Amino acid sequence: MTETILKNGRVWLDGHIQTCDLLIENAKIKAIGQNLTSPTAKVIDVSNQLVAPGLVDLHVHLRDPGQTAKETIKTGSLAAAHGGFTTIGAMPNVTPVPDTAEQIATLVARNANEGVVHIKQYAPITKQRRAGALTDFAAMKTAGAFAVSNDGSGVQDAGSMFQALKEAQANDLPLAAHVEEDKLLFGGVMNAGAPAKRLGLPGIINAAETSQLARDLELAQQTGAHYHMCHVSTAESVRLIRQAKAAGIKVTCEVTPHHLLLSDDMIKGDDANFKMNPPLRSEQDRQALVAGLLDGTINCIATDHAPHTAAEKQQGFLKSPFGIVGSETAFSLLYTHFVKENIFSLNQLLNWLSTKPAQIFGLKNTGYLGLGTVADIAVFDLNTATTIETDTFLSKGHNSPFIGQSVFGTTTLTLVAGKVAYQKGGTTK
Ligand SMILES: NC(=O)N[C@@H](CC(=O)O)C(=O)O
Ligand SMILES: [Zn+2]
Repeated sequence: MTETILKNGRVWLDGHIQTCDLLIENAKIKAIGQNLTSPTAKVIDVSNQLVAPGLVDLHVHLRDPGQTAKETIKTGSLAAAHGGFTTIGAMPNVTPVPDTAEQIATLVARNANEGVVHIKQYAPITKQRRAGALTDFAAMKTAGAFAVSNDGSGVQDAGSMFQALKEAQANDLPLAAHVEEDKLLFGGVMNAGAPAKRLGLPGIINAAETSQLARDLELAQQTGAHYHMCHVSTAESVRLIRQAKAAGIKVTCEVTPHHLLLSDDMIKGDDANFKMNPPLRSEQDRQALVAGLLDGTINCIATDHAPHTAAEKQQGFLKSPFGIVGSETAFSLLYTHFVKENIFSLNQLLNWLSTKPAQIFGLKNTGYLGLGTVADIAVFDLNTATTIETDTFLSKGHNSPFIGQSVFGTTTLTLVAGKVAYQKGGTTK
């Protein structure tokens, strides 16, 4: 039996912060209270630190198999633990595309063996993630997939999306949609607007996202499926989802930290660490995303952690791949820029990063702290400023526009089922 006592933390319980101890026995929270003792427990002093449920990230790219120079199941999950995440959803845009039940079963087993956090696996919607035949959703679910997604590309034809939503509904699987109309891209590499003109770069219009979203919402209504929109980026998408929710359509969505924090006017030069899909939009869009979270239209925050190698990202906006890393900086950036600035409450932020994502995807026993729950726990230091530096990253990807920023809220300890998955200054397994 292993026992741990987290002593004197500021523990987020039922939406309130209270100073108390947690006693963890084996994988579970055994007691919550003052002055807990046990002769055999390892005691970790977390005085003045925030003790939160392990965060839940519905959108990460682990690149494994196929692109392990960018990331592996091991390094991606270590990065998640470093960010305080204890459950992550792994996207299936890996090579080969795991579009058979056997491949999903293999990945699910590898995730469990090689990951240091809980990894939920997405199955692709279509074979090879291309237009055409659907994967076998029932078999994917039996093999352990928790949802389906073609993330990285939109489903280009309405017929496939309609069939996919019918299958998702029949198999009780959420469908997570990367919403992007290829025919409206026109070779764009950043948001269409004045900054793109200034930089002489081709732009991506908001309608590349919203036209497909409007189609999908109608199909979601027809089928009754749970449609989850990945990385909402535009004001119009927020409006469409708000209207769809009001009409009773079963739609949920996520927003990334970078779309909440940055806009295209912050792109000052040809730096591909600002290149991601969807692109950073206008300041007006950014504000609509913040408002959408605050009024409940947007359900949760997900990082879209998308590691690439330095060599790939050194090629400038035109040639570099889309995507930035996010696991290791999400909480501290959002805490620093939104909670400390009194735009979000700490309670709201923790909800959007833990309870809400677990709830909308029906993930059991995660996303909150309570007696008897699995000891998935993240501890954050809210009082000390630190600088975001790549030499602290456990991800192989260093492609972040936030390097050098000073933040509060770095992770000091992450427990997954009671075991240390990350400890600041300590060794990681
Ligand atoms: N977000 C990105 O810019 N890139 C992601 C794909 C995706 O999430 O759409 C990737 O896999 O690199
Ligand atoms: Zn995507």
